[in-house]
Amino acid sequence: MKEVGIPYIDLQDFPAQYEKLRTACEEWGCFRVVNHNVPTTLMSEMKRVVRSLLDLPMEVKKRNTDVIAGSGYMAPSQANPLYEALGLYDMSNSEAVQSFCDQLDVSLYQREIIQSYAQAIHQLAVNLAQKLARSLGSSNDIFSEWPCQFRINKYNFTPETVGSSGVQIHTDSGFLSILQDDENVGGLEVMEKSGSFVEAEPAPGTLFINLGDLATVWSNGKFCNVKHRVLCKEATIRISIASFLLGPKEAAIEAPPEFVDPEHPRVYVPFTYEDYRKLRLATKLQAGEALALMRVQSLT
Ligand SMILES: O=C(O)CCC(=O)C(=O)O
Ligand SMILES: [Fe+2]
Repeated sequence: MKEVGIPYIDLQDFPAQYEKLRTACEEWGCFRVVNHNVPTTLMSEMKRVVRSLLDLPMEVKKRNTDVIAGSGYMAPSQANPLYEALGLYDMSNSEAVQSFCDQLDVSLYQREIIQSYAQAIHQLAVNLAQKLARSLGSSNDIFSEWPCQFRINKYNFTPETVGSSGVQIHTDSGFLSILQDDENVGGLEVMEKSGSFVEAEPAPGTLFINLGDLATVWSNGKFCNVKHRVLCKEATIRISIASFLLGPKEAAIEAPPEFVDPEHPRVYVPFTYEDYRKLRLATKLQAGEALALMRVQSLT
């Protein structure tokens, strides 16, 4: 029977699922993973920790300052009045995780949970990136040094806000994102190839994976950088935990040679993630449109 809706990938079922993984990345740009090795208890404890961090007094949350633009505390704003976030760049670096914990005066127990979660999720991100490469027949193994941004999101949904936007339509700018979405409160929607939105319904115990703009560049245009948004569906607080494997720290991102041949000429010019992030900010093109400016022919 053909599966309908967002695909599920069983991480214990490889190499059998490589083809399903590749199709999910090409057709959807997102999927849910099961058997991902992040313990359910760690996920639920992390959720509790995150909720309490987001409940800290404003003056404490403000100590969580930016390392790169937008990586630290984001207070509710006129543009996004329902949305608030804390974050850190980069969760693959244990000192950066420690300094995030110091900023927010977390307890010893909370620190342990955050550290374990950061390690488990970063490992999963690298494992997933390697599987994406294998699914395209590449043994590319460049992902473990890539920085991984971490962000915890709180949506203050109320009866008055039902039907309004929590986060506007966007693509993620990096390579791949791992989202522990709220296991009870829905609202995340992804755009299908047809252009219509499909709800990514909560599925407790799973993690939601979506590909960003850099996955499209690296795969030479094969993988879909899925557009998504969050809508307020219910009058209750929604919490999500997002981890973004961004891209090479200093080197340019480009499709490896095995993806480029006369039938598949290079689609994008090589560029650094930092330059691309700045371009997205400067142009306010948040839904992947900035990639069009990086196409090979747009420069010739
Ligand atoms: O909160 C969510 O479910 C999605 C958040 C998101 O898309 C993001 O942080 O980039
Ligand atoms: Fe996103």
